[in-house]
Amino acid sequence: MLHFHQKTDSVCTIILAGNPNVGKSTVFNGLTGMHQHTGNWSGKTVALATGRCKIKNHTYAFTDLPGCYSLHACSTEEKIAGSCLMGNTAHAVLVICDAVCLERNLHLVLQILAVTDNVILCVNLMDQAAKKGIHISCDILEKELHIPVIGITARRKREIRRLKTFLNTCMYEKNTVRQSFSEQNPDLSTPEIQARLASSLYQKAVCRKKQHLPSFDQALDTLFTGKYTGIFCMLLLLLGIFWITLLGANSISQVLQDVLFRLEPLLYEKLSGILPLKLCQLLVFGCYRVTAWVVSVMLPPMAVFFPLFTLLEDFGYLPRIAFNMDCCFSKCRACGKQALTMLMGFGCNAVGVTGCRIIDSPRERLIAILTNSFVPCNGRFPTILAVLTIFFATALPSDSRILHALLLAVLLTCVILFGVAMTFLASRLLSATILKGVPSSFTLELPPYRKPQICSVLLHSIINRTLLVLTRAIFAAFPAGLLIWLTANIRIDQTTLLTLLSSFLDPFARLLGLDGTILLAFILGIPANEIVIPVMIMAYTAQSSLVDFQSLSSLHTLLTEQGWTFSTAVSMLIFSVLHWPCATTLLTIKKETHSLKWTALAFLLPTCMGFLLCFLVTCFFRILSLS
Ligand SMILES: Nc1nc2c(ncn2[C@@H]2O[C@H](COP(=O)(O)OP(=O)(O)OP(=O)(O)O)[C@@H](O)[C@H]2O)c(=O)[nH]1
Ligand SMILES: [Mg+2]
Repeated sequence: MLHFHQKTDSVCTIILAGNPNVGKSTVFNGLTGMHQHTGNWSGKTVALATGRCKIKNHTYAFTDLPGCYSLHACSTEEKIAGSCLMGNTAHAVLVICDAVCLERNLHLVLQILAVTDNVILCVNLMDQAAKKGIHISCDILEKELHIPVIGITARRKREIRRLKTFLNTCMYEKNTVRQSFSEQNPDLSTPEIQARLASSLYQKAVCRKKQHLPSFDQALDTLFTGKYTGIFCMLLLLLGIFWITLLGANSISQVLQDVLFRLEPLLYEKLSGILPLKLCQLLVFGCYRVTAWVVSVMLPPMAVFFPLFTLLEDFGYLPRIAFNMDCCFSKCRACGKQALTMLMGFGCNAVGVTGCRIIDSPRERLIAILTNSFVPCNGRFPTILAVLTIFFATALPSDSRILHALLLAVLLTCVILFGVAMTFLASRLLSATILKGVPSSFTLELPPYRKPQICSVLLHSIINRTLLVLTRAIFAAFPAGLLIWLTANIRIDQTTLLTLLSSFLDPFARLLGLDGTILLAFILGIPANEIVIPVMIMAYTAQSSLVDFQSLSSLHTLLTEQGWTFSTAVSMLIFSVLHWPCATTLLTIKKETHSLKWTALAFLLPTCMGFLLCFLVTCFFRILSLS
């Protein structure tokens, strides 16, 4: 016999467990107000996350676990979940189930019941079940399992409030003394018994009103995962996203530039009255100008791109990309799930590296970790976008804004595809040399398509992704701006430190088609890739006479004034994709691999490939200009 009324501690601890992609993190975010990554594919949560909330004067601490199918599974993130549940010291385990495929989810519920009785069952996605004509009786489940059961739709705020009240009732108010289900079923830990019980429970508690007919989902899957149509749709979607991003970003960028750069002279006028001239110049022409640039040029593309990408993620499209690319990865002797880690890398390479835990084979996981930075992350993405926009925008006729944006989108898609091609090449190289082996088999669940939550996606991507990256960029730009300003003003033998440093790097950089300042900006960008362009601007403006730098076109003037040519822009793009990962990513690689050797390789691999390719491209352009 047991009941939930056993706590003496001041904080009530509850673990959230369940199969992958059943809405655990959505429930966790709803309960705690946190922003754990959610999206429609399995394996997003790879580490434990904790958060607190108060319900009627009681403090609760919730732990969000990675999804797992079984307590004895072998993948890294499932092991984390399994060991947390087996050595469970929490007051209760809230098991989240998917109402659409309850029978499969019940296996895990029964396994958890075999190790602990303090279980609360939350049947989520009731809205999806209702749409499919599935009715679930929580009363029958409660009666049969001897545990509290609630059915919810976690996306709705009022349902989360209902869950909170329900939890509080279970934990503090309802002093129900229950019979233990595991005592009644002593053989509960045997898989056969679990399967039998799950099936009989399902028969009793679930009623399917209508037969599931071949649906719109299947039609979409034929299109999105078809042999030829799959790749075509993938490219079209990528192109479409970039096109909308560029079109949308242009207008927002223009407005922001107008406002922010109009403020610059006003700010200078105000500050010059109170501050020494040099300090005033540092703050206005250094820090403010870079910040204004970061905000007006970097913010708009991110603010459009991330919501679009998140909409696709919420819709359930990402695992279909992994499915389509599986064949290419297996040809490179890598794992198809690497495509998902690359997509995570689009957001942040450090997240992508941690996400590699979804790959079971250690060899393939290492390949995915070492090549993750070949996909441009949040931080590098705007730099590439800026170089393309600045450089190619003036090179291309711009009569029609729509056509112009489309051309840029094609170019951007090519840059991303170049990163993907380099990933294949590096994966193949690694698996033919130091990481030899055959590709392992794996199962990847293709989730049902779900209608994305447009408002919450917009809010989530703007607050969590865009503003986070922007804040990081501004915070990194400020000390870098300071450093650059100092190096531009400290003189050794009449030459500024900046000129000395960039001229030291210059001969080598020229071999790569770059210049000393660009290479210096990339080196200073190790803490955060976002600051490469701002640092470069600061370094150039410190050397240049151009004072009224305001917009992308004046940046284009600045760059050409500094000797940039088409070849420089191409080398810059290659080097933006292929260079050392940022400090955060390197630290994460060290944490994940526990090895300095692999971390060093993760640094050297893209860098050497970048050097080599830039050198080859520069040679090509030089030969072309000679002939
Ligand atoms: N329609 C609907 N969608 C939901 C509901 N709950 C969650 N979702 C969606 O289901 C998807 C998966 O949710 P997550 O919270 O990321 O699932 P998870 O269990 O944490 O997934 P993993 O961490 O990968 O195991 C997301 O796209 C959610 O928006 C719901 O009640 N109704
Ligand atoms: Mg999760």
